[in-house]
Amino acid sequence: MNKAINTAADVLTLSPVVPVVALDDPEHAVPLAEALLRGGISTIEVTLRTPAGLPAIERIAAEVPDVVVGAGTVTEPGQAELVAKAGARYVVTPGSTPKLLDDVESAGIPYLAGVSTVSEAMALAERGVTAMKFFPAEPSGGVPYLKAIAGPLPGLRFCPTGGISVETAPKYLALANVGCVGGSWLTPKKLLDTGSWGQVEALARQASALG
Ligand SMILES: O=C[C@H](O)COP(=O)(O)O
Ligand SMILES: CC(=O)C(=O)O
Repeated sequence: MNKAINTAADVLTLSPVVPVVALDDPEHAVPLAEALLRGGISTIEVTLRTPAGLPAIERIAAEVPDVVVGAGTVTEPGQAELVAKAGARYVVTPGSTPKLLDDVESAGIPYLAGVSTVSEAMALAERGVTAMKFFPAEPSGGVPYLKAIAGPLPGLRFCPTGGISVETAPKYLALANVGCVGGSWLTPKKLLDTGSWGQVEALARQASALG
């Protein structure tokens, strides 16, 4: 535990693949985090899309300290402070409105803000943030888009997420301006619902080998 995660750029170094999960049951949080860790993945983005998200973050932070837990789908003022208190080490937002970013910054933990245009990326850079989420990656132009913006935005790095699979992840990870990718393919609902932690571990092992 206790990797220093001080900036968005640090978040991009945690794992080649960041598992993104919407949990239905907070009881799944600890066995899931442990399975990912056994498979070589030491971070997880638990989204606030379900009521189980916040208690799941709390449990992982308390019981699986070797996994750096982030909170995803932070979209409203107040949520960043709440997840930071629950033990989240970073925040992920699907988009980046100035009001939301001001609020997230006041929580004092790093964040990966979602961008899908050059202007949004430049607005984050103006705040001094040089690492960000590219969301939704595939519908927004995917690998060709990221390649095209590397020239004009050489200082920026991305965590593309949305529509990425184990087959397409290597194409993203090969880009100089990509630090990691996010995806839900490591944590299929069926495996979570059936407690198939060995299979989650195998998916994590396959994903961690991409790095
Ligand atoms: O909303 C998208 C999630 O962040 C992950 O996307 P995915 O299910 O396409 O991997
Ligand atoms: C897009 C994403 O990962 C989020 O909901 O924060």
